[in-house]
Amino acid sequence: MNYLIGIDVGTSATKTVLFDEKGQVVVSASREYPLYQPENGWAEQKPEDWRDAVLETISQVVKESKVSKEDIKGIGLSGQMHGLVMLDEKNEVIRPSIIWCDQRTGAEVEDMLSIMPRERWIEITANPPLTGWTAAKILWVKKNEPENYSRCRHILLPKDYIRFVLTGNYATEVSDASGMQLLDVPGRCWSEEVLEKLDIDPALLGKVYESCEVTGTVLPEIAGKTGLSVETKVVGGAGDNAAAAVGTGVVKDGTAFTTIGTSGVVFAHSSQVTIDPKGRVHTCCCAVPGAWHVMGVTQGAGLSLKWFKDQFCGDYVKEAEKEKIDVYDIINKEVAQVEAGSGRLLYLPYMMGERTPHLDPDCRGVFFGLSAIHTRANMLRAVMEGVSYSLSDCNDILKEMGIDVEQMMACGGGGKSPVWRQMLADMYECSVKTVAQTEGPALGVAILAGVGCGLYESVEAACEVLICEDKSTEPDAEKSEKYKNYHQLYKKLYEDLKGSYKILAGL
Ligand SMILES: Nc1ncnc2c1ncn2[C@@H]1O[C@H](COP(=O)(O)OP(=O)(O)O)[C@@H](O)[C@H]1O
Ligand SMILES: O=C(CO)[C@@H](O)[C@H](O)COP(=O)(O)O
Repeated sequence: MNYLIGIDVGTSATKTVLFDEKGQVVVSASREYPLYQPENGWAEQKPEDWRDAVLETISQVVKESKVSKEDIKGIGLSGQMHGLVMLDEKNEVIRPSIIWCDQRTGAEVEDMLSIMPRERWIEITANPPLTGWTAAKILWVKKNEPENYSRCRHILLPKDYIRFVLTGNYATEVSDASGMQLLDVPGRCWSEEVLEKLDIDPALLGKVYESCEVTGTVLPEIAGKTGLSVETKVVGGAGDNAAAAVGTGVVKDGTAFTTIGTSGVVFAHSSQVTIDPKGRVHTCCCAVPGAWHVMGVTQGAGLSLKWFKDQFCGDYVKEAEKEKIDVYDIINKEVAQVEAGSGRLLYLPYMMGERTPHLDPDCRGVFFGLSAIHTRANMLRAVMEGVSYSLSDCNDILKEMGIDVEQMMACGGGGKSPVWRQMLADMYECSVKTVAQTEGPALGVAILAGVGCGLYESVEAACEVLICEDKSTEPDAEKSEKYKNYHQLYKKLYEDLKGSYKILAGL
């Protein structure tokens, strides 16, 4: 039997899974690490934490599986998108990575728009300049930390730093590179025009591969540390959302998924380059060669629920530890007791600003309508509903763009919650399904590795055989009607507060 490893460098943790060639999980392991917020709206992580988590979890799965190292044919890498990793001439990490949800680059986005018109940015990179994307972060370091920038010899995305650790190669692949704002997205290659306009030396960037292509093999010292073979191939892999698409079988037109991880994403496959002229959703290359995807992003999805749990649910955390159960199971049970609408309580999930639909780095979270009658359970439900209104905004834009979604899957940590899936089904007014294989991005990139190593004929053919539907959640017409009224008010609240957010940011 042949085996494959999928590694997902998420925001909350790295998950490493060893699969057999039939897509069955043999062993999985994960390691959490901190998120640092040095200032309001900033977000950083240490690439060294990702590296340690990856090496430890690989060693664990190889050891526990007792599989012969020669049978582990390939590794696929997935990871949080947009993060900036800078290495010096000795390949040391220069500064902590400024990650996807960091909002410090408002001024740099303005600079980018003054260098080149918004329309041209969209023509080349398929997206307008965005605060969370890598190009604006590079400009921020250049302007604010010139010494760090002058020492920089290599610029990598989070999972591509892991590729460097494993193989010694500086490389990326089209899906993740799309989120750097330096790629010609229709052409699937670096844009010379953009690099020249931003004065970024192309030598800083790695080679761009397609997601299934082999980018190297495991270095002898890493093989020694982890128990892998030096013959094991590392393929391009994908950004976490493009990887989750493969892992949920979203690889053809008409298919889409909603993921609730730290961020929330509504993602639809597209065989054409389809662009929102207003730039509210992103268009990127997908992991399937010759195809793209469109995705709307909620910055603070699972992040909002985790924040609330960490700040206000210490007793649930203790209870879960004592009973050896998942704290989110307690939360889901509480939330299921509260009626739709949370008893006239709304939550705006803008803890880290918002991308879709507002593209506003300055907005922040709000509970609206708090009354002395409300309990913590009302607030928890309001958090989940607020995130779902935001995801619904993403879904509405895809519809407005004429993207026909026949099948909506759910995945990510929050996708495991029946009550959260019900909210999505009610608001989207369509069935929301899960797949039996719950590893999402890790399975997606293991499949890409299998294609790259010649075990599967194509991504689509592998998904056909390996991925099967599991549960289906149907919309409840009464709740759908109720949510429509709440959603209208939810949208109005942002409009009413827009000006006040700017004042808050200036205080
Ligand atoms: N059983 C659950 N029910 C509801 N939400 C959950 C559950 N498990 C995890 N979550 C949410 O999902 C988030 C983690 O999702 P995950 O996909 O693992 O994140 P990431 O890829 O960003 O590391 C948590 O922060 C939490 O908000
Ligand atoms: O910024 C985006 C997509 O544009 C995020 O989806 C990141 O890729 C982080 O993902 P998670 O940690 O939430 O999985």
